[in-house]
Amino acid sequence: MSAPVLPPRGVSVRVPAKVNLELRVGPRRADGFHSLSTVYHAVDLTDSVLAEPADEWGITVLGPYADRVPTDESNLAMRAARMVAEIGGVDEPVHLTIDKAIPVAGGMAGGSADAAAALVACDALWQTELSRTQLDEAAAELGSDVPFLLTGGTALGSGRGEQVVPVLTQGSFHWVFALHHDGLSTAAVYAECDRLRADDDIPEPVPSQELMTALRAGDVDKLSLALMNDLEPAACSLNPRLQQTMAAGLAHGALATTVSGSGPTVAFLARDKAGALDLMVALSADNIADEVVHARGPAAGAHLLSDITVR
Ligand SMILES: C[C@](O)(CO)[C@H](O)COP(=O)(O)OP(=O)(O)OC[C@H]1O[C@@H](n2ccc(N)nc2=O)[C@H](O)[C@@H]1O
Ligand SMILES: Nc1ncnc2c1ncn2[C@@H]1O[C@H](COP(=O)(O)OP(=O)(O)OP(=O)(O)O)[C@@H](O)[C@H]1O
Repeated sequence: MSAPVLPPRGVSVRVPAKVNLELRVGPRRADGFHSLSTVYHAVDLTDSVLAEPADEWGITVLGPYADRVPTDESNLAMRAARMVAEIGGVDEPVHLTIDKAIPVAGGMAGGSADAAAALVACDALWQTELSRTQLDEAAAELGSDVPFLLTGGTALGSGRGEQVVPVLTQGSFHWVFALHHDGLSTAAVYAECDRLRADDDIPEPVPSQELMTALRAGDVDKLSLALMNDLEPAACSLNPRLQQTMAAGLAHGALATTVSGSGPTVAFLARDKAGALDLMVALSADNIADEVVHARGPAAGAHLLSDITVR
């Protein structure tokens, strides 16, 4: 007689941060969101989320940014877990432990990443076997960036960012991220973008062929010419420090720079790993940002690390 298959005792999922290689912001829609054409790129700056059965629902956050992350029902990972329980008809509490390395309110989709990881972890823990469509729909309800964090890699986002299609890329790219700990609210940055463009006629956004060509060829020089972000003026207007950081990185040899999503993290593209490490050292010595990290992309979307099946 074969041994019964036990449900896992705990499930750990790793999830990447993102940078938008291109972020074209269209008009504000009737529902308050903006139509977007964006190219998401996942990088190997990661959080992990461990889901374990527990007597009551709870959440613990570990890591240097823990004190800036809510540990109540407003945590996006907790909301994701509740959603899986509801869709899957599960009535078993879970305790989530988030090991956080992605900056908080940094424009790198940290909360969205944790939500994507919690969807995958709880689905595996409870063996709810949600379909890809169910996971994508739940992700889109949690936030515009969440579906991409399930997919990872490099992908084109449309709609309000929740419709995601993978993009063909070659090779990998080295990035340096300059973090600023005084975070920016995503909604406030979009509102500032509207204010700055109040007199402009804003067309529906479409992706640029130059970026697609650069990614298909794995050509870092072409990529450096194609980075763009319509939210950059708004993020810089709300935090003028960002302009100084961007200028410093370029002076130290970065191939190109862009604000990451809604900021205030600034991304620098380096030619290779050695270039990235040199840039990291130079920017750290300048003391211009609160923290400087190196990461490589593309990275995999939310994926299982382990099932702890031992009881
Ligand atoms: C800046 C980006 O990170 C770029 O990928 C995203 O557009 C933001 O995605 P997110 O953090 O998942 O955002 P959501 O939680 O869906 O929305 C937060 C707020 O951002 C604004 N928002 C977001 C997405 C979008 N397409 N248009 C918007 O205007 C809205 O004010 C919204 O209330
Ligand atoms: N798991 C979570 N991790 C981080 N922040 C969370 C989480 N859940 C809820 N939050 C709240 O969401 C706010 C935004 O945090 P987050 O790190 O997701 O911002 P962001 O990276 O700028 O988002 P995006 O790039 O998607 O616009 C935080 O200030 C925090 O209060």
